[in-house]
Amino acid sequence: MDDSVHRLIEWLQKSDRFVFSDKIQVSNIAGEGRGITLVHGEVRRNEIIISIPSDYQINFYTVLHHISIFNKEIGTGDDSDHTISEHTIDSQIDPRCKAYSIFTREFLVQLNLFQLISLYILIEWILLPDWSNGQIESFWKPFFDVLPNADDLKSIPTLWNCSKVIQRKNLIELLPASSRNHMDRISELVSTDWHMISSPLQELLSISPSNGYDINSLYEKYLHIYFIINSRCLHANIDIKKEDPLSQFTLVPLVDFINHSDQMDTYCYPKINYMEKTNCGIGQFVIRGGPYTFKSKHEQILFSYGPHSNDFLLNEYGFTLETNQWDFIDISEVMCDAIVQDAKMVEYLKSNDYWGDYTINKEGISYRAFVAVSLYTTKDYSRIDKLIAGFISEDFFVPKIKQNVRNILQSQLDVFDEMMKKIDDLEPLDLNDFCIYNIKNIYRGYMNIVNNCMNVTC
Ligand SMILES: C[S@@+](CC[C@H](N)C(=O)[O-])C[C@H]1O[C@@H](n2cnc3c(N)ncnc32)[C@H](O)[C@@H]1O
Repeated sequence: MDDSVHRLIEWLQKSDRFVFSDKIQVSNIAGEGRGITLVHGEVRRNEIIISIPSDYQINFYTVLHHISIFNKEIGTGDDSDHTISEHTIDSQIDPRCKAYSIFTREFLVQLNLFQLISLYILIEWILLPDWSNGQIESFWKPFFDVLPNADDLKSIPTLWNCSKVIQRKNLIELLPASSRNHMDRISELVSTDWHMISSPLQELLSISPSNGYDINSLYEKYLHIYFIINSRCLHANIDIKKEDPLSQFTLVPLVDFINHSDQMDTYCYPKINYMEKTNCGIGQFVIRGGPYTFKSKHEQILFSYGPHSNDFLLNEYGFTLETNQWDFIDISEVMCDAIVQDAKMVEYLKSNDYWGDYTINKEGISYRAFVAVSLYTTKDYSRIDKLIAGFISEDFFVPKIKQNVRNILQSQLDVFDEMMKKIDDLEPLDLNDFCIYNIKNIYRGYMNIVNNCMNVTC
């Protein structure tokens, strides 16, 4: 384990509630960054391997708590009477006294988690060392020191899209439509969140000028921090923001070194002991072994980030898997384009809630797509009524729609072939480039699905 990881563990060890099993360690994993591996023994079901106290997680409560140390008006995230005596602040020299005084509780509480945390991390990680000439360290420095650098996040399409310095916009047109749509959705969130925090940041820069940063360079740091949060946050109930699904997360040091597997309910699992709060926060964050027993030395300790396709993983986390059981192809556009000529059919599908969201995965075409292709092929509205109502089975339609399904599959295959050729023809792209590898991986996954379905429908 490198020095920064040792410092992180020493920092966490200041709490007697911190647990890091001696059976595991943080290791470098080729192509995956850092990960957790088994050193000796076995990790069995329900065994606790990591447990991180409330106060060492970054979330709505801990951020409000830490800001309230410098600005008493803010108060903490909940009603409990938190002590802040563990911190001694010299208001004469700590630039955060001035910086945090510009915030009101009302302003901070109406931010979502991404806005609040990215603003807070920008101040604590980026501006504080600059303002104080490296003399004052954030409580979170050991955590900041192990966060990914720009190179670790280079394969995230929204960064290609939103950054003014990353020169990879040419890759966007190589992305499949689903990935591009996903990228557009995140880009929108990134821009809304920046809009919310850029004015206070500008105000901060005007009252406490920075030697190293202006608003444009802070924007690039913000993008970096946004995707650190996005790729490392873990689900948690944040009651103070319970109306806001985008705020139900916590950042948890060490746990965020665990890499992803597409196997669900197999490896480790997280659980928050909401009753075990310490000074502030949501409760102890615990990782336990799942049904699978880890027993091979150097074996990687994994868990599942969720049933995510490669399109999703690329956009949210900046990586893809060689094979991913959750991959699917969105064929909505090609199908809707074909059906849209027939107004009666569109109306029928819309009124029955079967318009759009048509997909294919390794099992074949989705039920929604099956209904739409069956109607498109047979125009037999009364039988489709019965199919939707569950009065007849799919068997009647299967032989009838076979050719149309094959046509859709073939047209998709042609598109993917063409995109793969386009990628290979693009010069001077380095074809070993991690971003290119990931994009090709998505198309490879798509092609496997199509070929699989072709065999099934033959
Ligand atoms: C929660 S962090 C896990 C720790 C991370 N590897 C690190 O070095 O800090 C999530 C990031 O790890 C990487 N990652 C996780 N699972 C992976 C996998 N199965 N293959 C490749 N990269 C993976 C991706 O870069 C992702 O954004």
